[in-house]
Amino acid sequence: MEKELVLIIDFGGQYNQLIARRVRDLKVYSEIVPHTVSLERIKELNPKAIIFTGGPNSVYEENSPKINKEIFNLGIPILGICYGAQLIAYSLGGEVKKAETREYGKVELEIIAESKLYENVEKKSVCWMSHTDYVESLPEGFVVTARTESCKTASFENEGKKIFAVQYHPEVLHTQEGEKIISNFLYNVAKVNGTWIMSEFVENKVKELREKIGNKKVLCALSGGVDSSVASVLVSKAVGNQLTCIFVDHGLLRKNEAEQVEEAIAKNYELNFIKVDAKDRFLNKLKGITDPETKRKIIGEEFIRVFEEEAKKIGEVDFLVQGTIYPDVIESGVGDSAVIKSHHNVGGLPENVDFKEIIEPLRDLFKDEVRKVGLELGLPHHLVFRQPFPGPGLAIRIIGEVTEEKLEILREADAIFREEIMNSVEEPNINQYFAVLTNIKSVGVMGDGRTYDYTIALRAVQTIDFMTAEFAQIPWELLGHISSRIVNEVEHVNRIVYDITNKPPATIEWE
Ligand SMILES: Nc1ncnc2c1ncn2[C@@H]1O[C@H](COP(=O)(O)OP(=O)(O)OP(=O)(O)O)[C@@H](O)[C@H]1O
Ligand SMILES: O=c1[nH]c(=O)c2[nH+]cn([C@@H]3O[C@H](COP(=O)(O)O)[C@@H](O)[C@H]3O)c2[nH]1
Ligand SMILES: NC(=O)CC[C@H](N)C(=O)O
Ligand SMILES: [Mg+2]
Repeated sequence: MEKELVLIIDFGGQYNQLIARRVRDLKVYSEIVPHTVSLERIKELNPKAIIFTGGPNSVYEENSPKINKEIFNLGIPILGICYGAQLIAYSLGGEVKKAETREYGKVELEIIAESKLYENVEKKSVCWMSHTDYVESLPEGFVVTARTESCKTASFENEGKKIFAVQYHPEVLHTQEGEKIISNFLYNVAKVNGTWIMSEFVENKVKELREKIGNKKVLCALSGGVDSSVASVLVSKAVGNQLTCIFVDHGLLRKNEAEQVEEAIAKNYELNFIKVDAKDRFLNKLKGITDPETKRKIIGEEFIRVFEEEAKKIGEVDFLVQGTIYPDVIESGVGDSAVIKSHHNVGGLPENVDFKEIIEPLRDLFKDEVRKVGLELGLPHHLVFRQPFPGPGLAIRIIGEVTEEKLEILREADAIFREEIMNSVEEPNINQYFAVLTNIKSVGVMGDGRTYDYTIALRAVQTIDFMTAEFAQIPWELLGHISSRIVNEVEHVNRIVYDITNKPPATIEWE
C-alpha cells in the first residue's frame, strides 16, 4: 500500500506538534518541516496533504516567513491554520491587517456556508482563537465559510483548488469540533485511507536506546515526576544495570517531597539510585536574582553541573537521559517559535555540557501520551497520574528573589492548598494546582493589630496536554475555607487571591 504522508509546514506556532499529534491520532503519518523547505523537496515527498501552522509573526511584515506561491498550484490539498490561514490570503492577493481588539481564548464559531470541512459539524460550536491579525479581504475565488463575533473571516476556502484556511485552532482540544474538522480535511478533502498505526512506541524506543547506548554507562535525571520515571524505566529496560538514576534535592522542592520521592523510588523500581543534597549551592546561586529567565538558566546550568560531578564519581559516563517532553521544547523556543519560557532542561541548558550526548526518549510526546506509555510499562497508577512539578520547583513560584523565608512560607501555604483539594470532590477534575508567593505585601488587620504581609495566589487548572488550560472553577465555599486556613496557619501571609486566567493568554506557572 502507498505510504501516506501529511506534511506540516512550520511557521513557528506553539501548537505544531499538536497538529502532528492530531493527524497521528487520525491514523495518518505526518512530518513537520521548516517553512524554508524547497518546492522540489515537497514534490519528492509527495504528501497527500499539506498543513501550514500558526506562528508569532505578522504576514505583512517584511521579514516574516513566506512561502513559494507555486505550492498552491501543485494540486495538493492545503489547510492553513491561523498564521497559515493569513499567509494563504496574503500570498494569493487578499489583505491581512492588525485588528483593533485581540481575540484570545474561547469564542463561538458559526458556520455560514457549506463546506467539505464542516460535514457533520455543529453549526455553532466553541473554538479556540489566538490572534491579533485578521483577514480583511479574501483572494479571488475564495468564499467565507465561518465567522465569530469579532472575526468575519474565521474560515475561508477555494474548494476547487482544495485550499482551506481557518483562523481558529482546530488542533487544540478546546475547539469542540476541531478533531472532526481535521478529520474532514484528511478524509473528505485529501481522501487519505488512514492506514498508519502508531507502531509500538515502547518496543521501538527500547531497541533504539539499546543500539545507541551499547555497553556504555548512562545517567538519568530522575525527579520522581511522570516524565523522568517513564524515561528511566525505558532506559532501564534497554540497558539494565548500566543505568544510574540521580535525584537532586535543590532546596526548591515542596513540603516533604524529597523524602516522598526517595521512598517511592525505592518501593517501585529496582534501579541504581543516588540522591544528591544540593540545597546550598542552588540557593547561593539564586541569591539576589529576580528575573524569571535568569533564574531558569541558573537552575538549568546548576542541574547539569551536579550531574557532571556525580558522573565523575561513577566513572566514564557518556550519556545523560532527561525526561524532556514536547511542551518543554516548544516553549523554550526552537526553530522559529517564540521563547515563552526557558524550561530548565531545554532552553536553560548551559552551552558546555560534559556528556557526549543528552538522550531524550520522550521529546516528541505530549503529557497524555507519556502517561499512556507509563501505563504500558506497568508504572503504578498514582505515579502515572501525578500532577506535574516543574524542575526549577518553587523558584519559579516565588516572584522576585528566592529566600529561605519565602520558601518556608510557600511550602506551608502550598501544602494546605494541595491537601484541601486532594480531599475534595473537585480533585479528579483539576490537573494541576499549587500556590504562588507573589512579591506583594499588603496591609491587613489581625487580632486588632495591623499586619503588613505577603499575598499568596492560588492557581488550579484543567488541561489535558498542558499546552492550553482553563482555570478551574473551584466553589467559593472551598476557596474561602482554604483562604482562612492559609491565613490562620501560615505566618506572614495576610491575603489570598485566586488566579482566573486561562492559558493562553497566561501560562500555568507564573514565571
Ligand atoms: N529534582 C530533580 N532531580 C533530577 N532531575 C530532575 C529534577 N527535576 C527535574 N529533573 C529532570 O528534568 C526533567 C524535566 O522536568 P519535568 O518536571 O518537566 O519532568 P518530570 O519531573 O519528569 O515530570 P513532571 O512533569 O510530571 O513533573 C525531568 O524529566 C528530569 O529529567
Ligand atoms: O520541567 C519543567 N521545567 C520547567 O522549566 C517548567 N516550566 C513549566 N513547567 C511545567 O510545564 C507545564 C506548562 O507550564 P506553563 O504553562 O507555565 O508553561 C506546567 O505543567 C508547568 O508546571 C516546567 N516543567
Ligand atoms: N497564532 C497565530 O498564528 C497568530 C498569527 C498572527 N501573528 C496573529 O496574531 O494574528
Ligand atoms: Mg517534575
